Amino acid sequence: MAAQPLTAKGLIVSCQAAPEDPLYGADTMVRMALAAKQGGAIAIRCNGKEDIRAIKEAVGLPVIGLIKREIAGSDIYITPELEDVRAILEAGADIVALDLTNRENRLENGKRLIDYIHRAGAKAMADISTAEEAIRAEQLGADYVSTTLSGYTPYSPQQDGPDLELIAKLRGRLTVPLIAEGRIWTTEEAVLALERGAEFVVVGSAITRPQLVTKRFANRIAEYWTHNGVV
Ligand SMILES: CC(=O)N[C@H](C=O)[C@@H](O)[C@H](O)[C@H](O)COP(=O)(O)O
Repeated sequence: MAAQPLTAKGLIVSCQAAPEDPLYGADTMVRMALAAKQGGAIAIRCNGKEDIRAIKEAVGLPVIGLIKREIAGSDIYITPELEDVRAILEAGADIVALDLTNRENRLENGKRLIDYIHRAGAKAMADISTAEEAIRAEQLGADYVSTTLSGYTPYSPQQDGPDLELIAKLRGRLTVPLIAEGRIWTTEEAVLALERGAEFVVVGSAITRPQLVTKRFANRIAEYWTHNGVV
C-alpha cells in the first residue's frame, strides 16, 4: 500500500511506552492511538515493529515509525541503523523518524538512510536538536524536520518547556514542514509553537504517559500542602 503523507494540518500524537511502563504492549498502544484518533489526531508517532504494525492496521491514520535502540558506545538511539529503517518500513510506517543530529557523523550517514526510505516510497522525518542540524537535514533530503531532540543533546538548551526559540529561529529557513516536538504540555504551548512557525505539533507524554501526567498533579498538590504547613 502506498505511504500516507501528512495531508491535514493538525495534532500528531506520540504513543510510546517503554518495557518498564505500565502501559507497555502493542494492544495498549493501539488503544491509545484509537483514543488519539477519536480526539482528533491526524497522525500517530510510535516506536517498535509490533506497535507500528498493530497501530497501522487498526487505526487508519498516517504512522510515523521509529525504533528506539541503544547501541554500546553510541548516543544515537532513535532509528540508529539501516536494519531499523528496514524493520520500520516492513511494519508499514508511512514516515520513518530518525536521529539527524550532528553526532558521530550522523548527518553524513543519515543521507544513506534517507535515500533508502525514499526508494521504498516512504518519507523521512529528521529528529534534530539545533537550527544547523535542521537545515542540514533538509539539504540531505529529509521531508519533515522535528525538534524532537532539542534538550537531549549536550549542546542544545536543557529546559523544562518546548524549545520555542529553535522554532522561531527556523522560521522561513526551511522549505519542508517544521514539526514542534518535545515537552509540549499545554494547548497554549502548542499554539505558541504554531505562531513561531511550526506546521505540526507532536504531543506525547502529556497525552499518552498517564504516570507522568499523574506525577505532575501529585507533585503540585504535595507542594501545596508543604507550603501550607501540612506534611
Ligand atoms: C527525546 C526522545 O527520545 N523523544 C521520543 C521520541 O520519539 C519520545 O520519547 C517522546 O515522547 C516524543 O518525542 C514526544 O515528546 P514528549 O513526550 O515530550 O511530548
